Amino acid sequence: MSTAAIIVAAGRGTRAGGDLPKQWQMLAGRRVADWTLERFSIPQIGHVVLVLHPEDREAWNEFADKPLILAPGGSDRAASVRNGLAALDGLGITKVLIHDVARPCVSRELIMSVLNALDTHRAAAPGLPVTDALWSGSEGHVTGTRDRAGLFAAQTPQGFHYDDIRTAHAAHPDDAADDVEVARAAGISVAIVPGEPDNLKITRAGDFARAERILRQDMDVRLGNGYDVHRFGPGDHVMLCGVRVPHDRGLQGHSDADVGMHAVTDALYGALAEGDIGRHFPPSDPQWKGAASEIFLRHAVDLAARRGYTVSNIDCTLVCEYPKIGPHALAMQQEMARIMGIDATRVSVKATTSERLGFTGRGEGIAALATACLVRP
Ligand SMILES: Nc1ccn([C@@H]2O[C@H](COP(=O)(O)OP(=O)(O)OP(=O)(O)O)[C@@H](O)[C@H]2O)c(=O)n1
Ligand SMILES: C[C@](O)(CO)[C@H](O)COP(=O)(O)O
Repeated sequence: MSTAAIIVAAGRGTRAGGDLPKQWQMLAGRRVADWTLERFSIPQIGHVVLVLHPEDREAWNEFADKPLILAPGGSDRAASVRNGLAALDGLGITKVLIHDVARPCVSRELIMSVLNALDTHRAAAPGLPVTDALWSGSEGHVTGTRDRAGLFAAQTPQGFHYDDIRTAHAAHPDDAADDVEVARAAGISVAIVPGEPDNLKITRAGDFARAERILRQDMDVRLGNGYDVHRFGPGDHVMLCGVRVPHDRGLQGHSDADVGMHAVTDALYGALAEGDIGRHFPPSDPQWKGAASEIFLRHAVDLAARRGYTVSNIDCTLVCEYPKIGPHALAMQQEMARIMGIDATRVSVKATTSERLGFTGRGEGIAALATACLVRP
């Protein structure tokens, strides 16, 4: 993928105050930087460069094993951008978006609008027309009024063709208000796309409360359900919710036939509107023959995490006459909680018989139903 984003996060946030630079402070349950990075986690962007201050050692360690390119910050914003651009050399990047980590409320729509504008323009950036009257002032008094016609408040992400902005920054060693200034100094015309009032830059302490309000409006809760059936065949145990349960028959299936874990996994995919296990792990693919169902469950949880969702809770019901589930239910809850990386109190496993009715009542197989709740804070 030849499109990249550079998130500049090497500032010290002196105007915002606090014990940590603003990008590492909490905002609506996560750090500012986590929100910003999540916004750029979209299939249209193949590489994300995170520019970090050399002294932010914890961040360097934390992000080292994430799918990010890390680059060291410079003494001013422009120097940090130059280092971010250099980190993309040789990767065949054609388009690049440059964004302040301090703008965590940027919408995916705005990101796409800047990106799409690059199909027809050499450069594009969001701007908000100035609506307030503009004064000049001195010593606490208004000294004049300025014409606001044709003035815009500049936002990020600012988008460029990679070679253009790499060359422009190389020729502009000084600091700049933004990358648009650098591009224009190199003779590149920059199209204005409509900015968003909510895309504020956290600059002073009071900005956190406004950003928090915006992000909380964006909170999302999703439910999904899953249902699965496997038939009995020869064997001496069944795998249920990750636990090996001794039984005089086994369950048949392409993978380990863990009917409970399959229902839970499908409930997670359902909450994400991402189809079912068969879409992600086709039964026609021999590599999944006999596979441990843990692989499927972990994939669904990772997919949710990439979209900013965490698993709030899971409820799974197994339907069978035998084996008896009660003695194993706690182990099943604990095992699925381990795989999903959540507390066991958020996982429920229970069972019912079907009063000897139907295929489960006749002992021909086991059915499982599950509900999953995902939350994006
Ligand atoms: N040497 C620098 C300076 C700034 N930035 C980044 O540029 C963006 C916009 O800068 P600003 O809001 O001014 O952030 P800070 O420099 O951190 O704030 P302050 O000026 O209050 O210290 C921020 O995402 C900031 O992390 C950077 O990567 N490297
Ligand atoms: C690039 C920018 O976000 C455009 O509004 C802004 O100029 C960077 O922040 P700073 O406060 O001017 O350093």
